Amino acid sequence: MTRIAIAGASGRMGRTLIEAIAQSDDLRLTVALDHVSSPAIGQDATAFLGRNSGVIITSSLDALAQADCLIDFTRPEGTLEHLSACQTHRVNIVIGTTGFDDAGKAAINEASQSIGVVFAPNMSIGVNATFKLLDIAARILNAGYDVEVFEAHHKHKVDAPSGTAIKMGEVVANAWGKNLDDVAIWSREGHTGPRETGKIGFSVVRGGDIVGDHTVYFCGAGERIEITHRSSNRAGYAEGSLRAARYLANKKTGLYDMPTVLGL
Ligand SMILES: NC(=O)C1=CN([C@@H]2O[C@H](COP(=O)(O)OP(=O)(O)OC[C@H]3O[C@@H](n4cnc5c(N)ncnc54)[C@H](OP(=O)(O)O)[C@@H]3O)[C@@H](O)[C@H]2O)C=CC1
Ligand SMILES: O=C(O)C1=N[C@H](C(=O)O)C[C@H](O)C1
Repeated sequence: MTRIAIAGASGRMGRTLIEAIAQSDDLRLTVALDHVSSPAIGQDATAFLGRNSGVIITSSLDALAQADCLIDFTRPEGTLEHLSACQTHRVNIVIGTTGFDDAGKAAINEASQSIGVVFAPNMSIGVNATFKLLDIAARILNAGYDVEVFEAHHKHKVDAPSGTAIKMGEVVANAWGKNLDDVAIWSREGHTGPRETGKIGFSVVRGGDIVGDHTVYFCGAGERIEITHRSSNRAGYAEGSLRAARYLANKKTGLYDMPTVLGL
């Protein structure tokens, strides 16, 4: 039985993960974390499911001594604190949080020399399959097509573009032998002039309870190819995260992405 800790236990993903763990045969929730000022501190982690587990939500990172793997969907600053505690307690980590800057990404890379890390902007199997489809499409449509990445999410999301949209841009840019930072148009406003060839544009919608939509457009002369993924709930993110935790069970160190976990 692999002992799992959840960070952000009262969040949208935290709760989805706790529910998924409760339905699994091989994973056991042993630690539920939230930040010190969270109103959830002191509550039972499965109270929202109408039953108690005996695991009380805490802000004490020393509780990680009771876990084999932490699954973290919080905010970059929280994840980096948790990462450090995971190194102290030799606990592997699955990071789903998005919005890291370069220093945050470097800290995750560094930590993977002492613990096992899965770090991915999207844990869903469907989205990771979509990355593969995009790679194929971008290699075929490598001239004469303008690429635009569109994403839509719920009104509570704090980072933009989504980590998944950025990854989609990276997949296309890399297939074209480019770095995304050199070709990205992150936003447009005012007199932008005509669109430059070879750029990858991004656009973002925030509203209501949209779980997560992503479309990559390959716009050519007289035709347009659209590759779309839509999430209608968060269960796919949780399922992929649990697969990542299982993947890390026999790993001591290393940085892994979801295509590696899924064997794609
Ligand atoms: N990789 C993937 O497949 C997916 C990634 N995500 C990413 O996961 C992250 C969380 O998303 P979601 O669950 O919707 O967000 P929520 O806001 O619903 O949940 C975040 C949780 O983390 C807590 N938290 C906030 N700040 C800190 C901190 N500094 N330290 C510790 N805990 C903190 C929140 O507490 P409080 O509410 O009290 O602030 C809350 O419990 C986002 O970055 C999102 O982009 C989301 C879905 C899928
Ligand atoms: O915040 C979310 O909800 C999501 N965030 C991830 C991202 O930024 O790509 C993954 C998914 O789209 C849901």
